Amino acid sequence: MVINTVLSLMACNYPPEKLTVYLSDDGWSDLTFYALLEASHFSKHWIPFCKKFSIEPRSPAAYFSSITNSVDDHLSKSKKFLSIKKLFEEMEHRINTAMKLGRISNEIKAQHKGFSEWDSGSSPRDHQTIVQILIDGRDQEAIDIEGSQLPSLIYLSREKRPEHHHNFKAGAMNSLIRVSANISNGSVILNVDCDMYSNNSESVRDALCFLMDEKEGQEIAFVQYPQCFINITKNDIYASSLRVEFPGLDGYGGPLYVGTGCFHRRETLCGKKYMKGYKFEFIEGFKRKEGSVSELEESSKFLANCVYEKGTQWGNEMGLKYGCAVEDVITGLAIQCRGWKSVFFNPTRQGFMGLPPTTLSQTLVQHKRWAEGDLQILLSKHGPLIHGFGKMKLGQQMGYHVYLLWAPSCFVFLYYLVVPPLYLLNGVSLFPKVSSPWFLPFAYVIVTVNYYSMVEFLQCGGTILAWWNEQRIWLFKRTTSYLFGFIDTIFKLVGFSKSAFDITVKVTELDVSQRYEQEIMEFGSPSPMFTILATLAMLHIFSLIWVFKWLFSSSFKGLALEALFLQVVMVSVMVLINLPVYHSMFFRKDKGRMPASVTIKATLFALLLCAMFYY
Ligand SMILES: O=c1ccn([C@@H]2O[C@H](COP(=O)(O)OP(=O)(O)O[C@H]3O[C@H](CO)[C@@H](O)[C@H](O)[C@H]3O)[C@@H](O)[C@H]2O)c(=O)[nH]1
Ligand SMILES: [Mn+2]
Repeated sequence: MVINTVLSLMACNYPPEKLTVYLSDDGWSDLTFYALLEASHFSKHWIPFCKKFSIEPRSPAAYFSSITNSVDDHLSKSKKFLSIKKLFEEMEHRINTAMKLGRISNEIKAQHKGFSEWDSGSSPRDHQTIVQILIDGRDQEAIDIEGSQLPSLIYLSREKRPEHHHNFKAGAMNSLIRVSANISNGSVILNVDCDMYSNNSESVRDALCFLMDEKEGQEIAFVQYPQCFINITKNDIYASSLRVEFPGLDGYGGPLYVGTGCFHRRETLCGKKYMKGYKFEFIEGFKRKEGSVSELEESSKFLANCVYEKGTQWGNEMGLKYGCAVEDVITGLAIQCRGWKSVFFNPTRQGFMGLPPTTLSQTLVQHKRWAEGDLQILLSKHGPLIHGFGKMKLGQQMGYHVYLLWAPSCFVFLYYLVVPPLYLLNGVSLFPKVSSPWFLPFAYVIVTVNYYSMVEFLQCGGTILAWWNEQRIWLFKRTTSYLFGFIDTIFKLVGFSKSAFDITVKVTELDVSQRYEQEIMEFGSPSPMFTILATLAMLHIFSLIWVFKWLFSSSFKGLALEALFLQVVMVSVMVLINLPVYHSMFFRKDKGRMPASVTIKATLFALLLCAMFYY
């Protein structure tokens, strides 16, 4: 995947002599280095091919798979196409062979001096910095098969030592910022996650249009593209498409920085404050550094060493901020608090595409990290209300809080999910009667909120079923991810545990991905999150069964139903929302069903709750 990220960016429509692509490898893997070396060779064929035929997307894997989907493309029959496809497949094959072998053969090692770097380190958590310039764009001989200049390509694996905290992605980004300043010092930095690729070769130029705009460009710090995903199923069972996101915030000073698909000015990322009359020195800002490849490599190394940041503002006022699970959001917020604006740009041909989480637990874990990070910001002195006071628009501050309040909102939802069904058991009414005028505000809020969210969702191109699925995932996230996110943040605050970056898993097994394609929800492993979901689901079904029993019993009074109407509706809707959970608990036989241990535990918990309440 990462090779496709790199190649799609190298092939973008921008003068290659002004383009430098850096790959940060926090995994310290010679296999990644080898793949990048292969990509550097392949780029000599790939870039001219892309430019000649103006193809999109320029990630080879994405391009070739899009072609097989539409066979009648005349280009696909041409000789050039077949030969480049063959080259790509051969490269893939060589990389896969090396991956299967699990190490780099001596034959390959002889291809590049860089492999010797892996002789001295000991493990991904304990090794020296590696900087390797694979393509030096200044070199007259760094040309593709048509004789055009190639963009520079650089591999970086920053130093890691067990006694130094590496600060996850923020640490990696800060090393990249310094190393790139030493080698190419471009004034605009694009940051793309390793699981994404550039889907639109014009993105660089488009973003520069905003940053260089004579009237308003001066105050813009970054241009954020939305996170778009390939491989989303028709009705998006895990609601990963993030369909309805930032257009609203854009009107209030700009969207959040979400860590990928984002163009930053180098200066603003390094702590520069906005001042009126600021002029962006674009041309002069760009000067390639002097020095031979090995000199540049040597001088870059210490910039990516563990001790470099000691006693500096890096991780604080400089670069991405440390200590927050959403380093991107807190960094973007700090930039906006320094007076800068940002821009949300969502062209028809999407800018960047990535992989969404494809199982329920991946989704829930990812959201736990986000909710946790957002709560950390809320509780910190960098929060938009206090720190952003007077620097941000009220609408923007409120926009941030939609995210920052994710974690604490879990309690509201837990309350509404636990208390009404329990009270239903002994017939206690919690909401106004249908005939009472106080019923109207409730009905109004319920109807408009859902109607509005559905219309907005459909306008953004979703299906009704996808909207329904999204409601379910919201419910799941609120009762599990946000709850755990809240608890973890509070524990960290009082010093019980340390922060971690739970990386979103990208490799899945075949049967798991088949179930994903068929939109069957994946449970599979026993997790406390699933126990909560299943317990709530059981609670609702018990409550509903109780209602039925009571409806058909002799003591039934129509009047009581009027008083309990809203509760009955709520419980029924929850049972409908939870259908996939019941299905996974009682009807499925595949490996992705709810583990029996969870089913038993949940049923017992739910029964216990009901019993406690009923007696
Ligand atoms: O120690 C680390 C951990 C992560 N990463 C990189 O960080 C990126 C994002 O990680 P991923 O596992 O893909 O997380 P996601 O949940 O998909 O990330 C989303 O959420 C993050 C904040 O939580 C943002 O930083 C990301 O840009 C955004 O895509 C990847 O390129 C990783 O290689 C590192 O370089 N070093
Ligand atoms: Mn990701």
